[in-house]
Amino acid sequence: ALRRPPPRLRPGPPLATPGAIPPLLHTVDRKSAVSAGLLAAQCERGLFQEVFPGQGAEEQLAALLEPGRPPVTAYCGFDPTADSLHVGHLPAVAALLHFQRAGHNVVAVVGGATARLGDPSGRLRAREPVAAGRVRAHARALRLGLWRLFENHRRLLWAPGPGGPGLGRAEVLDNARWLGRQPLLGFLCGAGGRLRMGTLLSRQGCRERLRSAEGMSLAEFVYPALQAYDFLHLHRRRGCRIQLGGADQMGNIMSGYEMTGTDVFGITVPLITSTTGDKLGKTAGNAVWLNRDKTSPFELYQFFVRQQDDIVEKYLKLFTFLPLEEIAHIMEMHAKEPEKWGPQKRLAAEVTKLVHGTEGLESAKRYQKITDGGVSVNGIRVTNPETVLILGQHILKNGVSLLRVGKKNYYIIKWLQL
Ligand SMILES: Nc1ncnc2c1ncn2[C@@H]1O[C@H](COP(=O)(O)OP(=O)(O)OP(=O)(O)O)[C@@H](O)[C@H]1O
Ligand SMILES: N[C@@H](Cc1ccc(O)cc1)C(=O)O
Repeated sequence: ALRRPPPRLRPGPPLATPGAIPPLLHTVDRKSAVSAGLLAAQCERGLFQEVFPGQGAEEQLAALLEPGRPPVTAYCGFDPTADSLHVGHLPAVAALLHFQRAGHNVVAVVGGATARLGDPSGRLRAREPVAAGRVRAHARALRLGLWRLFENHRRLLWAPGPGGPGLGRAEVLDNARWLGRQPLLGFLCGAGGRLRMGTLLSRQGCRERLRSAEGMSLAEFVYPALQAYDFLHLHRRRGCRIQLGGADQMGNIMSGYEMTGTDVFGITVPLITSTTGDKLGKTAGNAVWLNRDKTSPFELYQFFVRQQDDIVEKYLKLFTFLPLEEIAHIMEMHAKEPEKWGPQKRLAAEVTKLVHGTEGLESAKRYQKITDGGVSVNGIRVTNPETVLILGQHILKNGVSLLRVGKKNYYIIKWLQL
């Protein structure tokens, strides 16, 4: 039978405007996106920016990911340089989840070993060294955070389509498990020998850092070699053939290709930037965290509800799993009723559900209701969620309050201790 030719992917142009996501790499009509598989479908969502290696590999990769082919394994790494994931990590996580939804297996690697060195990619200065114990604690928090995302997605956002693939397997691993046990000499004489100095030195990030007054430590210089080793390890142990990462990770992914061999691929996702054009994350100090102790579900919901009209459609495609037809419909409704903020509310609800589950979404919406003035206690309207309830005003002397939420919901609260 004749096969439709796989789509050609082109590297996306650099971000032109602050807060923008690059346009689609490859515009395909919806029907061909379905038949051409995961790669084209995710390009249409604006989720995949570049593939590596270039020429020819695009076709191989598209063929590998065609519906009906055996599952492949894809991985992405996250360094525990803080005790929480942040919104900037979501495109990479969403990319993993789309692989899983297409029936492929995915591995999220927490860089318990690599975080000790610090990735120099895209950085003008070295990271502050972090003590081993702290990195371990951060790694634990990141593993939990990643699990929560996989679980919320599986429980709340996934439904198998008729005749479609089942959800692929998801694993969260810490690279301290294998890099921590790797003897130095063994590494240098073995996998390390597969990387060429010229290639490592020619990478833009490396050249910039070597020219800077501060220079670059050996630890930072060998960072790409350790990340490359992760790819090799997962290739050998899990048959992993694809590494995903933000656009700033392409250099490290190329080193992984060099170390691992020719039948592996890299795919990058676009970088999310703030309105001032900085990469959203720890380095720029503008992270919106996914751990509720650092950014509450309400604040996360508000971050997405505040997004401007020119960004919201791109974010719906990047951060949610809504079908593209549904997103188009939401945007059409928005053009008719912009005062309802429909796309913004839907985006905020979908992301809050993925990150904090149904309970987190409900708490974010309740809190909101309060700031809207939709709540009163003993007839006193409460608009500040931090309001302290005062005996004699909000609480009657007999220890009872009458709570009204919205127009019709009344509750009698009996306080057990006053
Ligand atoms: N703002 C962002 N947009 C898209 N991808 C991102 C963003 N921030 C991080 N990533 C990606 O998430 C993965 C893990 O990143 P990591 O936790 O190591 O943060 P990072 O890249 O060191 O950034 P920072 O320390 O500045 O927050 C990488 O693939 C990285 O490219
Ligand atoms: N270097 C990546 C994190 C990472 C760590 C280990 C890996 O195998 C892959 C990716 C970053 O800093 O964003």
